[in-house]
Amino acid sequence: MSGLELKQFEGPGLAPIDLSIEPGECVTLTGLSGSGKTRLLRAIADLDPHQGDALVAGHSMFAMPATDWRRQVGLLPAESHWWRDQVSEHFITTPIQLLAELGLDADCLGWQVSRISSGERQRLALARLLDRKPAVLLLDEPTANLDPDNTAHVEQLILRYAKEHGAAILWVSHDPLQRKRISQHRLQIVGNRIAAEANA
Ligand SMILES: Nc1ncnc2c1ncn2[C@@H]1O[C@H](COP(=O)(O)OP(=O)(O)OP(=O)(O)O)[C@@H](O)[C@H]1O
Repeated sequence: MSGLELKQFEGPGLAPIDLSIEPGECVTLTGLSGSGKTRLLRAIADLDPHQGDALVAGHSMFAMPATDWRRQVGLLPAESHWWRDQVSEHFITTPIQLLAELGLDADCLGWQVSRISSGERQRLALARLLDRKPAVLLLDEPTANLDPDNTAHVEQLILRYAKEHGAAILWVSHDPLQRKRISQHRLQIVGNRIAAEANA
């Protein structure tokens, strides 16, 4: 079991925050376009500048090599990057069950990356991330390109993963109904501050 803690953590252009996300817990984050949500996720993943401390399972990011931190802290960007030609080349295992739960046939592992649709790409990027079993999920609008059925599948899969693996989730979503469905603990960026979401 892990959990994510931020201690006086500052993403680019944002005031410092203290935040604790328990193992298995999902916290949502919203805010106007350009308010700094993506950059905060990238800062926690150690990909953008930051100050203050972040800890997984009580271990500070400063006490481990950056590669170990990035292995434990899984970032799902809004637009995924694919660096090889074939889908299967991006997976460690052959995640048939995971793909089925995302409504994807195992055949898709043999597809060329260049042919996958934006919704397939989004689900495959999630499968690729979960395949690596991160202890923390930083999710940047993971259902933005999906229809309602696939959105429901993805929400259930992510929340079940969090429960089964004790993973902590920070989930960026612009959809107020989704935020209420998936989390009791909702945050928003207002100006440069992160606070409890109004009317949450
Ligand atoms: N590498 C960078 N250097 C400087 N500024 C940047 C950089 N990347 C993004 N920005 C700016 O930082 C601000 C926050 O960007 P960010 O992508 O975090 O917004 P966001 O809240 O995720 O927006 P959206 O909801 O539109 O995805 C924006 O004004 C953006 O132009």
